[in-house]
Amino acid sequence: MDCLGVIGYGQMGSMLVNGFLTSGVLQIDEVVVSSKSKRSLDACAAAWPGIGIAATNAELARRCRTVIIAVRPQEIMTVLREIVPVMDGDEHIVSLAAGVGLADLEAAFTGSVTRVVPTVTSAVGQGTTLICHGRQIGMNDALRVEGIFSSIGDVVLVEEDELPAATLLSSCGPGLLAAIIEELAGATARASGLSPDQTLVLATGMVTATAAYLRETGEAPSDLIRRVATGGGITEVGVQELRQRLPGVFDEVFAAMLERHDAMGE
Ligand SMILES: NC(=O)c1ccc[n+]([C@@H]2O[C@H](COP(=O)([O-])OP(=O)(O)OC[C@H]3O[C@@H](n4cnc5c(N)ncnc54)[C@H](O)[C@@H]3O)[C@@H](O)[C@H]2O)c1
Ligand code: PRO
Repeated sequence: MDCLGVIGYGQMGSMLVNGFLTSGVLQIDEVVVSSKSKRSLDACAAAWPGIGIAATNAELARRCRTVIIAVRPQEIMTVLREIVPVMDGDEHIVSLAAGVGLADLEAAFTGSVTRVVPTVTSAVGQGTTLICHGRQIGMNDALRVEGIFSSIGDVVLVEEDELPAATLLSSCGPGLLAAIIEELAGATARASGLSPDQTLVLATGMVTATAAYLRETGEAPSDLIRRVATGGGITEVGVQELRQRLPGVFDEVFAAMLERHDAMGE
């Protein structure tokens, strides 16, 4: 059987296993997991009775044709040194490691390699997984991985030089937006008698509704702003302030994050 292995059962590894099995794109006997953390493996076995648990990464690599490596970027070369010697070379390695380039992955494994950048929001079937295939990829491997990730959200194929900034938006973005939601909720609580819990509900509902509105109507953000900001009214004051300050803030935020992104692969 063409099993799929997941090495590392942290935030991403567990989210992917849950998503693939819940969506039904993979059956329980098609998935094998290994992890350094015994506690997370026990949690996996308890959550998914019948799932394959490998005692070592090398054992997982022997059992699987598609291997997703979901460890931190600093750990991926160690994992590759463990698994590549036991592989035939016709397997497909899928790396989640942000900032670790195809050149380094293909230097370690000469077969099919793909970089995939998932997003935590796929836990609720929303958001975009970015996919960038390596030079040796065959059509079947490419389609299989794209199909598997399509089961947990949207998939967009990107070139490797597009990956860093696209990662910041689609994969780091939920963290950035959550920080903005916290600030909106906090400012509302400070300016009103509402509790932080109440304002968080209001802020989250407003952000969800705004994203749904833009998606469903196809309007540009500037069109929506025109609808909300009644001439001489309240919104235009806030939008003006934000338009003055935010471009600089976001350019600085992106510059700092891109610097860290590029350093991850070193
Ligand atoms: N968290 C995200 O939103 C996100 C999004 C896109 C990509 N990624 C990438 O996914 C990868 C995993 O991120 P995460 O947030 O799940 O990290 P995490 O720390 O939550 O999980 C890492 C897991 O790897 C295990 N591990 C560590 N060394 C190992 C080894 N040698 N062999 C087997 N297992 C080992 C750990 O025990 C842990 O379970 C990273 O490379 C990250 O860049 C994360
Ligand atoms: N989460 C990972 C990080 O913050 C990679 C993209 C999103 O490093």
